[in-house]
Amino acid sequence: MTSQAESLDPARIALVGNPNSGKTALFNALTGSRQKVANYAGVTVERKEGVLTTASGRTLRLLDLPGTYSLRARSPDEVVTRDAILGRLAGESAPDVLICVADATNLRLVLRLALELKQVGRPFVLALNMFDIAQRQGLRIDVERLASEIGAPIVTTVATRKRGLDDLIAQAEALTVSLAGEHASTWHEPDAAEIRAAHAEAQRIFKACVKPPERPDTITGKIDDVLLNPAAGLLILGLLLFVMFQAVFTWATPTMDLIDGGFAALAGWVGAHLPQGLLGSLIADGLIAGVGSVLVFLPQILILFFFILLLEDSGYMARAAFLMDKIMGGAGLHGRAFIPLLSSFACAIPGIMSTRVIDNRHDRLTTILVAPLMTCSARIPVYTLIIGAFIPQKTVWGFLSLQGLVMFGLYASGIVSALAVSFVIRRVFWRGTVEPFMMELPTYRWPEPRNVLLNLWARAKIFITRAGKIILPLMVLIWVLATFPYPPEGATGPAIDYSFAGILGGWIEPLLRPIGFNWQMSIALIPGMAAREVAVATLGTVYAVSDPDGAATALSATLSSQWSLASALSFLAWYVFAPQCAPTLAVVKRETNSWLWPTVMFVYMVALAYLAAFVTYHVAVAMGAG
Ligand SMILES: Nc1nc2c(ncn2[C@@H]2O[C@H](COP(=O)(O)OP(=O)(O)OP(=O)(O)O)[C@@H](O)[C@H]2O)c(=O)[nH]1
Ligand SMILES: [Mg+2]
Repeated sequence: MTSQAESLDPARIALVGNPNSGKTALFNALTGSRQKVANYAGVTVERKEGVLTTASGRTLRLLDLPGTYSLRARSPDEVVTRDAILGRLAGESAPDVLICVADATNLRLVLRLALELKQVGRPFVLALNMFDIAQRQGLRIDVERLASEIGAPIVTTVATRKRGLDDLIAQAEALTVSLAGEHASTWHEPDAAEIRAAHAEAQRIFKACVKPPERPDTITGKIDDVLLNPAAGLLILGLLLFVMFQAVFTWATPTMDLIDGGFAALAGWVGAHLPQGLLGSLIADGLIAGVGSVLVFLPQILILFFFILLLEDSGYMARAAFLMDKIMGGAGLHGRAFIPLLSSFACAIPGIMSTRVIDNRHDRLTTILVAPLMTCSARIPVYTLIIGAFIPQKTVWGFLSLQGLVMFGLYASGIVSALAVSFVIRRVFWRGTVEPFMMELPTYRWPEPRNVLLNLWARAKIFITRAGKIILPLMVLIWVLATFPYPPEGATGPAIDYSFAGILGGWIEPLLRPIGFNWQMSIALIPGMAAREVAVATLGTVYAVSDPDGAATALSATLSSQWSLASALSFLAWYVFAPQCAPTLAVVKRETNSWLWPTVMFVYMVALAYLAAFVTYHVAVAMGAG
């Protein structure tokens, strides 16, 4: 093969293996990518491609796939893997070589997969990953015998320490050269007898090649005796979540004050050094007041993710899913829905995508429909702004921050309503029992500091890029709408009332007056459809433009003087339920392949939001908060 032909069409290698065996960790180590790695099954739900250069200078394309136990795919993520391996994906041929990734400490199930891979007609190499743990446990594997039994070369690897990678790639590269001997796939859906036979064969090989560990992992069992205890376990889970939300509120305050001060100083500097006029107003009111009011929330978002990453990387997340199974099952949610719902605390979009691990279509749809009720991180700016402006900074019972408590309450309302809605969906759309939940519980591991830091960095980048790409241009637009046209000669009211924003807000406001929204709140909802936190930025800009003396007051101070407590609470209630995010609706359309479900989602969420805000507003007014 000439090097030119090769560069046009480099060989393709796919990583296949059981869930949580370290495929993505290998993929990242080999290609320098930063795909998500975590200690539970079902992290990867899409195919991802990367490029690597071998020691001999060849370019290879590497494919990371969702984990699976068999090519008899059940759930949508497993279908992706099966189709990629068999070359059934549109516009894509089967990979040239497979790397079967095995968790060396858990070989029983992967041997069945390896036997299936033999029928695919592509050469493969078996990577015995997590070999560090296998060695620590004193696990004895007869590697030579195993290689001859499965008819494939074996390489031991430690993906997280980049050990054995050169050897692995050298073996895989060698196999690409022998492609002349490639033959067609003989794989077919096995019948029951074939499945039993394969199972027995895998069992035989396992017994022949693997001796039980000398120092088996007993720690995981001991920890689980406590953490999986139905009473103590749930209590600890509740406590963990509670500490998490308290921390989000209290730890973040100093850093947030710092950032807030920074933006105020910047606005002051701009005010002093730029000539009063359009440009100064655009920069101070549009960019700094708008974008700055959102960027302030970065510390809170990072603290939340820090906790989630620790829970994910240690292996606790799968336990939490297990603990919640009973409660979720009572509400008609599948146990596997837990991790997608938990990911939705970051953002409903990855959460909805990770529902691909749920094989039953109805279970999956139920999860998708309630995922946006989980409080995504884009709601943090909205919640914090309003809470900061209206809820006093008090401690209750001596140690709990009242603001943190309200925040916890908002998160809890999201969770409780998700359970309630799923309960209703189960009765309205599809009855029937929820299938039993099975998920392998990973062994506990110390979180990998590098992994946690890289993930935090990735989160920070997403947040800041959103501020730059979505919020910034929108704020320029909002500033234009809030500034033009100028009020007519002899106008008496504030200038902004005559602007496009004021006129538009005036049109929408009657619709939202029953729930206590003023026109500024109403208008903030529209750009807030692009991303929820934009609503905060919009309020920042609209109030900065209408501020007559141009003094840089903190947005929260402005709000507490302009809104009644009842309106503020109503705004919070609205944001617990409102489908304030067009990208989420688009993903639901893509994942369900129909307009029906995004429509159902939009309608039920608007109805819930309006109802919740209406009740909140009127109850608050009745209690004297109007
Ligand atoms: N000690 C040790 N840990 C590893 C090794 N390889 C991966 N891990 C850890 O194992 C866990 C699972 O790794 P992933 O790369 O997400 O596994 P995956 O096979 O891609 O999982 P799915 O995408 O869910 O199928 C993570 O916590 C990794 O940090 C290894 O060689 N040694
Ligand atoms: Mg993965």
